[in-house]
Amino acid sequence: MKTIDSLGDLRGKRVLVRSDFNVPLDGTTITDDGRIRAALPTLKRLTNAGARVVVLAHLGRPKGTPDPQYSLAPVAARLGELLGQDVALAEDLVGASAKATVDGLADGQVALLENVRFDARETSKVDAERAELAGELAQLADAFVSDGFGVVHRKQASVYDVAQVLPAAAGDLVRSEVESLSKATGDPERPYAVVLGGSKVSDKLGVIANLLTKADRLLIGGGMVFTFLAAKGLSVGNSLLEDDQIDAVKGYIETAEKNGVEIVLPVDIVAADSFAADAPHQVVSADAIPDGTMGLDIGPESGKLFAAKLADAKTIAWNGPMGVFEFEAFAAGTTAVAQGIIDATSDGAFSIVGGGDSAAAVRALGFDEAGFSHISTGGGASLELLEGKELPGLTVLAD
Ligand SMILES: Nc1ncnc2c1ncn2[C@@H]1O[C@H](COP(=O)(O)OP(=O)(O)O)[C@@H](O)[C@H]1O
Ligand SMILES: O=C(OP(=O)(O)O)[C@H](O)COP(=O)(O)O
Repeated sequence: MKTIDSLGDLRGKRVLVRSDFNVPLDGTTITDDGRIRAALPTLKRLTNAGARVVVLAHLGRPKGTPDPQYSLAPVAARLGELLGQDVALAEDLVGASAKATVDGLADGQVALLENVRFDARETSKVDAERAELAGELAQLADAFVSDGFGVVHRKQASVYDVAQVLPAAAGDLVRSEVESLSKATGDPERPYAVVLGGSKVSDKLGVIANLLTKADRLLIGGGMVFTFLAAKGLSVGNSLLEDDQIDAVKGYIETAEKNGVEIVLPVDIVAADSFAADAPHQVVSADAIPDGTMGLDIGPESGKLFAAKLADAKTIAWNGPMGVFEFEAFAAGTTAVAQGIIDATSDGAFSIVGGGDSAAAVRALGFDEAGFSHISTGGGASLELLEGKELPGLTVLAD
């Protein structure tokens, strides 16, 4: 991959940096700033080199139009604190405010443009629309640094297209993530266990097909579970369910049997009356989720089962919390899996935790990050890399 050094002397140059600042928020309070901290080495390196740094980022999944609840204002404030300098936030992405903000930068200063996903062209499937936005972004800068590892699996204007119209390079975070994850991409030591959970179900079900040719065990938790249970003909109440993926999941279950890959599903579920921290809840058998309830965590027997299935693993990849860990009542499954992975790691396994929320969960639940071999800032991105896919945001940076 092209390096920042290849961009030459950056003093006085405007450098556009794509970061992943998709941090968890409670209202406007950032509950975990890990992704902002992870961006600092590249940003400091650029400011120390005298560049005028213009940062691009997304927050959440707004619908291609400005939406105040997804404003990057809290991120600009936190980034400013961490960098020890004010970070101006432009009110738009490529409009008058963005231009004025960039023009106002002195050497070594940093500004942030408003959420890239407020512009529908960012995530457009039409190449020409993304290219048009990339062209407008390119007018704001002299060079581009891709450092949002969590989005390198996205073929989006600020990740992929802009790298084709400006001199481009990989930032330090992207380089170090790729290096750390490469230890599990080639020939992982076996048994190789992959734990999948979280709520981006349709996104992440897609990786399973390839993992069925690589992993020995797939442990399924979080919001993923219910599409598997439904594929087995069980009822899941009001739990998160991707109806249109049920047939695909039936196919995965068949392929797993053929390939000798063990799919481990929870045997019990914490079923709640509603999605709330104080919702009444009960532990039920996974085949008896009552109508009108929703599964918000794997149950205690499942936590023990998952830990046992991790105990002898030599390579472990985990993405996606086992339950709604943000609510104390539904955090036990995630705690059990995190502890299981830490124990396996201390017995010699190589372990990777990936994803904004999974990494946040590890910290929020009080685990020592040093207990894992690598904590990645990217969930979907790390899974797709481990799956062996070519990621558009990386291929476009090829030397
Ligand atoms: N059973 C469930 N039902 C609904 N949401 C869930 C469930 N289990 C986990 N989640 C949610 O999944 C979210 C994280 O999912 P995801 O974005 O896929 O993970 P990551 O950011 O680590 O890649 C968390 O906010 C968590 O509350
Ligand atoms: O949070 C992210 O990914 P992750 O949940 O897979 O870790 C990234 O910011 C990518 O966001 P996206 O999945 O909305 O493209």
